This record gives sequence, structure tokens and C-alpha cells, in this order.
Amino acid sequence: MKIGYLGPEATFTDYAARQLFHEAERIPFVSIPECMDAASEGEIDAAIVPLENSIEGSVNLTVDYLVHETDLQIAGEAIVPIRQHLLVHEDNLENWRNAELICSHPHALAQCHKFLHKEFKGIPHEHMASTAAAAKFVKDHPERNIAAIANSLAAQEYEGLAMAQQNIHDYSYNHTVFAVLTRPEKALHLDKGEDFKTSLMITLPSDQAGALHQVLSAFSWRKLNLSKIESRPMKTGLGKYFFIIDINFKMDDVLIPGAIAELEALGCTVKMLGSYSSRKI
Ligand SMILES: O=C(O)C(=O)Cc1ccccc1
Repeated sequence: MKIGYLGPEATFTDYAARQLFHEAERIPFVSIPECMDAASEGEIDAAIVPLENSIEGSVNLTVDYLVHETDLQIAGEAIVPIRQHLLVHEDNLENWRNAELICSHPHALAQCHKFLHKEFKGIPHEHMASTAAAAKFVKDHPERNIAAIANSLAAQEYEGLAMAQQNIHDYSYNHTVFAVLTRPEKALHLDKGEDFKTSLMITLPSDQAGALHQVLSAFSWRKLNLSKIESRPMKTGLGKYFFIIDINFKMDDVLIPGAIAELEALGCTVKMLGSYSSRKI
């Protein structure tokens, strides 16, 4: 089995992939869209990508690409604790406080905002495609006093890096949800998690007073508990949004199909994004 992930080696996504698929061939991709395209085109069996973070919220690139650009479905999710560290080239270890540039994935930089504000006020940040891409960049440029924010796996994998500061994330409860995405027809066996979820993308009929209220009541009177409701721009004009709704319930024959039929009768369009189990790793 071939599993694609946001690379290079030693990203948090790679860590999630290693935990979820012990035997699989893991293939790194330089960006989330490239990884998802490879899954859509059948080059890989599944794509693992970050979906949501407890500090920063949804990974919009993943959500938008999933909804607008692919027909992939969520086959499972894994919740991973995130610990961020400051990595420098070992030649610069003594001098890490004078680093002239801090690079990482935008979410990692945001998760360490207080630390960066305290230790590196006024020092520029450079956004990279992933934390491990930043770690590799620092490893490849020993002549520059620069630092990466990345995980301990990256500190081990990229020889020449040293951990200047450990656990620099601002909040101890820092978790990311990684999604396993597959083509709809692909049956993928994943170890069952503790919880089940069903995710829907819903667009409301335009200019109808109380439409969102009616949508929510379709779930409410069926006692379908929602764990997320989020709006994202349709990208077709200002003020046009769709909703992502997560139901804490596995797809069944009665309740969820009934709710979907009710929403469609209200004039909503509904797209199933997946019904899957959620695991903590
Ligand atoms: O960049 C990585 O390592 C990723 O896997 C994406 C990410 C970035 C920050 C927190 C969690 C996941």
C-alpha cells in the first residue's frame, strides 16, 4: 500500500502516517494539494494531510482543496499531540539567541507566537511548506544563523541539527487532527478509533431567512450531536459561504440519510465528505 503525506520526512504528518500505517510505503509530497492530487489520480492509496489544529483552527488549504478541487473522502482521522522545538545548525548552537531568521510552517510559527515575541522580537519569519522543510533548510545552510521550528523527529532525522530550546509552543494543549483521504470507491482498512464522525459540506439556499436555523434543527430533533460547524467562503463572491458540519455519529440507514433528505428539501446542497473513525495517537 502507498501512503502519501505532506513531506519531507519527519513532518508531523509523517509522524501520523508512521503511527497509522506501519507496513505501508510512505511517499512524501512537497505540498498538501500535490499529495491530494496524487490520491485523486490513483498514484497513491491514501493521502495524509493536516486538517485542524487546536490553536489555529482548520487548515484552510486542506479544507478548501478537499471541497473545491477533489472528490476525495475522509476515511479516518488521527489526533496527535504537537510539541514544537527550536532547531538550529549545531555550528550555531551557542549563538541561537542571535538567529536572524525563523522559518517554519505558518501554523507552527503561530503556535509559538509568545515564545517568538519574547525571544526574537523584530526578527523575520519565513513561511515554509512544512516544519520538516524548514528543518532541512536550516540543516542545508550552516553558514547562516537561522532557526527552524519543528519536531523532535526532524531533530533526529536531519543530521547536523541541534535542539536549542525545547517545548516552545505557547499552550500545552496543542493537538492537530490529520485526515486520511481516499477516493470514494477505495475501501481502506484503518484500525477503529474511539469515536465516529460524519462530515458534510452544506450550502444554504440563497436569501432565505432562518435557513441555518432550519439546517441545525434537522440534526437537533434527531438528537444528532454536532462537534463542528464552520463557514468557509465559496470563492464565487463576497458574502457567499458554505458550511462544514461534523456529526458525532456514524453514517446509518435512517438518521443521517433522513437529515440529508430534509436539508435537500429545504433547498440546500449536501456533499458527503466522509463517515469515519477518529483515533488519538
Ligand atoms: O509541517 C508539518 O510538520 C506538518 O505536518 C503540518 C503541521 C504544522 C504544524 C502543526 C501541525 C502540523
